[in-house]
Amino acid sequence: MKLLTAARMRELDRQAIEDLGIPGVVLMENAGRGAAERLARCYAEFFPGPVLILAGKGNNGGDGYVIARHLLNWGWQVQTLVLAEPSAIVGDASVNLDILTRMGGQVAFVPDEHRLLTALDELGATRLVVDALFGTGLCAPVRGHYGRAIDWINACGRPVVAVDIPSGVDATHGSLLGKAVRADLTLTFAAPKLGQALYPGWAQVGTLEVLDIGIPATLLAACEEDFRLVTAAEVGPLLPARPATGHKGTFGHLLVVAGSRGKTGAAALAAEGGLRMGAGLVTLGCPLSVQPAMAIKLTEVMTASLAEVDGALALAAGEALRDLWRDKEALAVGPGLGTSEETTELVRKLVRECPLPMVIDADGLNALGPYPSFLRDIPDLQAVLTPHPGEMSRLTGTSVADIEADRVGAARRFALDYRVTLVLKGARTIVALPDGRVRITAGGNPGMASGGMGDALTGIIGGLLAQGLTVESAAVLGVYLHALAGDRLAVRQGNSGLFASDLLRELPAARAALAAGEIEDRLC
Ligand SMILES: NC(=O)C1=CN([C@@H]2O[C@H](COP(=O)(O)OP(=O)(O)OC[C@H]3O[C@@H](n4cnc5c(N)ncnc54)[C@H](O)[C@@H]3O)[C@@H](O)[C@H]2O)[C@H](O)CC1
Ligand SMILES: [K+]
Repeated sequence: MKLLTAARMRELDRQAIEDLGIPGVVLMENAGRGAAERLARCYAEFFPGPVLILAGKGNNGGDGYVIARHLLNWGWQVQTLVLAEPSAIVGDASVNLDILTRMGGQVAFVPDEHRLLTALDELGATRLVVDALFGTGLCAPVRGHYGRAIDWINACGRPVVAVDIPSGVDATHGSLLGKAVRADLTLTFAAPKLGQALYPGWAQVGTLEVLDIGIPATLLAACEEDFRLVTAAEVGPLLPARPATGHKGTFGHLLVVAGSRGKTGAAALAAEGGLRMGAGLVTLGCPLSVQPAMAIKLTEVMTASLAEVDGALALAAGEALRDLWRDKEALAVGPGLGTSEETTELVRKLVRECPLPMVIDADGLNALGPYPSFLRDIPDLQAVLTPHPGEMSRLTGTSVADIEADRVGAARRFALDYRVTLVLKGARTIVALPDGRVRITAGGNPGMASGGMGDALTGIIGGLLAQGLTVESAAVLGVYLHALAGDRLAVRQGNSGLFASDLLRELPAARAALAAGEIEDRLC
């Protein structure tokens, strides 16, 4: 599902109005009428209200006046508070404010804190609150009486419906500008906004519904699909086929290079993740001294012992790795490898020379070092990098705080710069593609913020690569299934104390549910 930035939404509005000649006031009428109909249906049990509409001075407020008019016309009791001077209301918003006033709508202007609080104190019982303060035009942290209005909305104890976007949420970055409304229902126009799919914005949205306001589908289809929310309908078809005649060889052989003394669990999870994701075979290449333990721990996974120095892979393991990758379809490298000098050099050599599609994670990423410009010089490199914010910070020399402040931007810049697919793990996981496109998965839960979950994801992506998926499909589908399995687990066990091995046990059922078309997407 396409996600629009504020700028992209404004451009769409402009094209509809200026290029196609659809008057802005018609778009506003469609928006307000659609929102009023949806709201009246969702909250029918509150009829006839009263409903309180808080309107800002822009076109988001304009939608609020249209909503008020239609509710009034259907017999609802509506009170509208305008948080600006009458003279500040212009354009399409002014047209609709004027109609509402002429219709006898109850409108009060509360352009400062005193008049706002007085009006709120004098309110009778309100059944439902509509937030029409700010939409995509919010451009600075909310302060003053607007901030007080948001405090009141969040404390009123009544259902809150946000028009287009909860006021205070940045429509593009999902950041909270000062204060932000926590909505029960957000009625957004034309398409979901990028900021509604990103944390913390998505936590303010409540249930998200998209309303058609008459912007031609051709315009929407033509606008760059830089950002998309991954849906079951989109990733289901990416699942690799499971022909009845299939045999182990049909489903690919994944080579996992992982583990070191004291760090065997990560290697085991990555290796098992490949098999749980449906790879036909998985071989784990690990240091000589940990291979016996891994062989005992792992039943279905084959193990190969490699040269080591002090319990971590040595440069001398390079030759054996060359032999190992010959009859494999994909490589997963990094979990639990350690960061010794020889291991680091070996990983860089492996990434340069191995022709297989690969997923690089954990210490494999640390081995690439900051600003891994050598990646650009590797012909036909097909690589997925899966850093968490700390590893991303080491790769880019950017602080974790700066990365977290603009996760999409950080991931997208890296993918474009180094021409790789980048999976920036966290809430929410961002998949950035080498051409700048971004895919966001709505799933996942705090129970997945635990040791081993990242190693499992590495195995899942590696398992999909081994089954012949492209790097882009393996990353997008792998992240989606990883989150889906984690969410299914959390439904049964709560979102704390979940084990990565439990998530892997849930994976085949999650995959089967996706394949059977049983997954309902949540937008936020
Ligand atoms: N044709 C259209 O554009 C349609 C728009 N729709 C609705 O309109 C809003 C976008 O409207 P816009 O006037 O651009 O901005 P907002 O109403 O979101 O409000 C911003 C308003 O307030 C000022 N402002 C910005 N930040 C602050 C701040 N921190 N404190 C105080 N004031 C601030 C800014 O100058 C603007 O004047 C869109 O979301 C839709 O809801 C229609 O729905 C469809 C047609
Ligand atoms: K709003």
